[in-house]
Amino acid sequence: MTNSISYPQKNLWMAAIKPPMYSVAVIPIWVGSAIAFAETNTFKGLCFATFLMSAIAIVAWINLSNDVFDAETGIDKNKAHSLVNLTGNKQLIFWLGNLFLSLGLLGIIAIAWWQKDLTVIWLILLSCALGYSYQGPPFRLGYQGVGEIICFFCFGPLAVAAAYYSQAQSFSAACFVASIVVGIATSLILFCSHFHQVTDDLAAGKKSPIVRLGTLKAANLLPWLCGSIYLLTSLFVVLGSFPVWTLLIWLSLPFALKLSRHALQNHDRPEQVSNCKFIAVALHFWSGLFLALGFVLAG
Ligand SMILES: C/C(=C\COP(=O)(O)OP(=O)(O)O)CCC[C@H](C)CCC[C@H](C)CCCC(C)C
Ligand SMILES: O=C(O)C1=CC(=O)c2ccccc2C1=O
Repeated sequence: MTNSISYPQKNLWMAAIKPPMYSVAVIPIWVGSAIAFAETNTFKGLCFATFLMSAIAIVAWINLSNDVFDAETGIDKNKAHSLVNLTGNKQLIFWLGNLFLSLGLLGIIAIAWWQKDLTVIWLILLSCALGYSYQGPPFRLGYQGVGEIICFFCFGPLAVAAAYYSQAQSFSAACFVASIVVGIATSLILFCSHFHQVTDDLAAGKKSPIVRLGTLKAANLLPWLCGSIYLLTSLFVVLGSFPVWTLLIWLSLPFALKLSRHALQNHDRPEQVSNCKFIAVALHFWSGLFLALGFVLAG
């Protein structure tokens, strides 16, 4: 079965569900838990598995509700792979999203219950509230171009600290620095996801960073943003805050180079540049995986 512009229906559903994007839920939990393991020599498997499932459910909520709120502003009217456009049922997607949010929060409540401590709940509630403010009425802060900053705090310092806390029931300076690296890598995905949407975003009044900067300046900024991941990690190795093994993060450099080149060559060609968000997902995944592995190997 195909839609009117002949994309197979199965491909549209996969693009709407976007399985690779769920690595944004996995990496902060993996990094926070790995640093806790390295620093405390303990690993709580049940907390880790519960947090992982909860994070995936919360990211499902943010994506389902994004399609609902974007349907309300009309910004997704040309987006065949919006779940609202695919199902034609906004209410269904809204309530399905709320179901995922409830399941996600239930897992977080269970962790707080086992710890007899509400800290993890507050951190994740703050993350969810900021996530809502990115896209939901009356805030819709993403339309003002501050989505990448919100994304940085939610998936970086807040999520990584919460994951660390769920294991160690304390905070850590090294974990805070690592969360900055994770936050930058996650915001890069959001930044890249806006390259091909300039026309629709402009029409709907959404001033994404790419709309504000223009595609060329934005593409020129990418190597610096990617480079900051490696420079920060190397700097903290030199300062002695990170173990030497975290230099493994350099193994993800080919994805940073591919991303920077691809965006520079195609920044003003929406069809070609649209996949740069998935190169950014690969960069985020491999950089986060190797960063955390560095802590585990040194632990
Ligand atoms: C849905 C998101 C981006 C889509 O943006 P946009 O509308 O521009 O694009 P499309 O409609 O074309 O797809 C992601 C937004 C992320 C948000 C800024 C922050 C969310 C925070 C999470 C709720 C926190 C999760 C924490 C978890 C890992 C423990
Ligand atoms: O659909 C998207 O473009 C994104 C979905 C998503 O969950 C996410 C999370 C964190 C950073 C970026 C993104 C997206 O770009």
